Amino acid sequence: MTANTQSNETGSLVFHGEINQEQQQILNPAAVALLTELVEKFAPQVDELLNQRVKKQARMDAGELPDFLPETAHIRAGDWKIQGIPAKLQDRRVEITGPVDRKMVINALNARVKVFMADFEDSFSPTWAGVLDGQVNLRDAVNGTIEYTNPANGKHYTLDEDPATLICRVRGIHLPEKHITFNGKIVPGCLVDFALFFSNNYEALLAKGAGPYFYIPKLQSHHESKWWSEVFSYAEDKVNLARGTIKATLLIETIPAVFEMEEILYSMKEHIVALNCGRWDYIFSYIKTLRKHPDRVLPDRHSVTMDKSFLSAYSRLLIKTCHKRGALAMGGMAAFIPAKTAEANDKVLTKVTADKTLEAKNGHDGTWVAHPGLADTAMGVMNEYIGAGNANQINVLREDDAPVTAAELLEPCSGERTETGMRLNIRIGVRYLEAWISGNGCVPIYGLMEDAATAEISRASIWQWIQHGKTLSNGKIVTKALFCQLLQEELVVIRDEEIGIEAYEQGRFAEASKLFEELTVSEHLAEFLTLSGYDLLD
Ligand SMILES: CC(=O)SCCNC(=O)CCNC(=O)[C@H](O)C(C)(C)COP(=O)(O)OP(=O)(O)OC[C@H]1O[C@@H](n2cnc3c(N)ncnc32)[C@H](O)[C@@H]1OP(=O)(O)O
Ligand SMILES: O=CC(=O)O
Ligand SMILES: [Mg+2]
Repeated sequence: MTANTQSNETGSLVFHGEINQEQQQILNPAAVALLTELVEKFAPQVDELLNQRVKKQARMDAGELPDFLPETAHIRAGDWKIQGIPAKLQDRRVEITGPVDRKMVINALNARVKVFMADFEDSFSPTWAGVLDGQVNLRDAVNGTIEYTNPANGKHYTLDEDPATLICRVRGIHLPEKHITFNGKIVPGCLVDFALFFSNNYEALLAKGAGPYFYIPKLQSHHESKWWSEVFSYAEDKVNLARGTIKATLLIETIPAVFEMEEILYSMKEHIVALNCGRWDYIFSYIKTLRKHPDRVLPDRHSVTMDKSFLSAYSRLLIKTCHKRGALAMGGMAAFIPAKTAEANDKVLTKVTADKTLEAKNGHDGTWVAHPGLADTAMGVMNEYIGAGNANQINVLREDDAPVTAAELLEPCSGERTETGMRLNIRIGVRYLEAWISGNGCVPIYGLMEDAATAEISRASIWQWIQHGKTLSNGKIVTKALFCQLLQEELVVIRDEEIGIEAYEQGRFAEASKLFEELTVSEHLAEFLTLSGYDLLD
């Protein structure tokens, strides 16, 4: 089938991509009706919310620094709590994340973790087929019928007893879904992911004692969280569910949002259960928000670690804010993945242990792993700090901490800017973009998982170094010309030393490197590489 139209009284959704029979089941009348209504009622406000982001950024570009909002001081001073946390979400000490491929979904639900965050955002390349197949996979997982046989080796996959609790991460509000239009206008991808997952799964999830649970990424203000809460309420009302049946965890992964955590919790009191430190997008947002501030240019990516002052302040403030309001405070992702040799893997596990220990000591209630091979290590650390008989660390109130100030949250980060680091950023950026435009949103590169958030840091760093004419540790000044020279040299390294000529020529490296160059030498910092790359998908 190539097109399918669903009408409601004032307008209609038009589907522009191929839809096979199985995908059509996901686009059943109830799901499409909900999506149509959500788009009609809520999509126009997305433009306004995105516009507010642009206006705020213009103020930062003119020299202002982000700060707590004076007009919402009464919310921060008030005595209130979120509605509550259902039993299934009380203990989230280790969560695995991953894209919604069929094999990954089964492996993640079977991993020795509490929660699987099924991802339509950072680790996902939103091809039309991928968006719909991801929903098919999640529906089959929720129904317990999901199976997969690997055509390469015949290995068969089914769900184990007692799989992890499922949380669906939808796309951010900035990402469109170009294969669906409403009255001729492309619809927000986040509403597609939300409506399809909710409509197809809420009954089966509730029947199992779980519920429709969501992760919401890349928010920048409490106006955006309020919008989401209204979307949730609308969906609940539509199918006669009690207010607060939908539960959400919001990623605090932008600099603007860290100054509005209390307001975000308040605006979503009935639906929210937790905030999460999405550290990689947060670092990207530090670069993006403070792009014009020459005193806040970040050093090499690998030296921006969670023990740096601005990141430590972010983690501690998130924990304090959440626990005071009765919400969980989730930690984030150490990007390491298991190594192939025992000796190298020991080093990986040592680094993961150190990272998770810092989070657990701070008072986080849970943490993320990118790979099942890290689950036991993370679990060991979290068990030690959460303690026997406790589900979480919500009792850690950090009441004796000195208040975390705006200055601490924005503190410049010292460290070297090296040519090696710049070359590494180039190779990571190009290789990631090539994978993403080829339909793969998460790839292992140099022992780390690279996804849209980590790759954003790589490309935005070089952009910022060029803009501010930074000097590398070897004395070279970072210019567009230097970048273009290094890009050509690193393409040869990728081709001859890393990928091999055949794979390089079969891949889409020419398009990826062109896009990477455009993004990096542009006078304006592109909002998201996934937006810039979307034209190259499908
Ligand atoms: C900044 C952020 O937003 S972080 C959150 C978003 N990022 C992520 O979710 C990262 C998810 N991780 C991944 O996608 C993968 O781990 C990768 C791409 C980094 C590496 O994957 P692979 O190259 O397949 O790793 P590897 O070969 O070691 O995998 C071994 C097995 O573990 C499975 N596996 C690896 N990662 C995961 C995962 N996250 N979830 C479930 N299963 C996984 C593989 O499917 C494979 O299964 P098999 O033995 O049955 O074939
Ligand atoms: O989404 C998580 C992040 O670190 O970014
Ligand atoms: Mg993120």
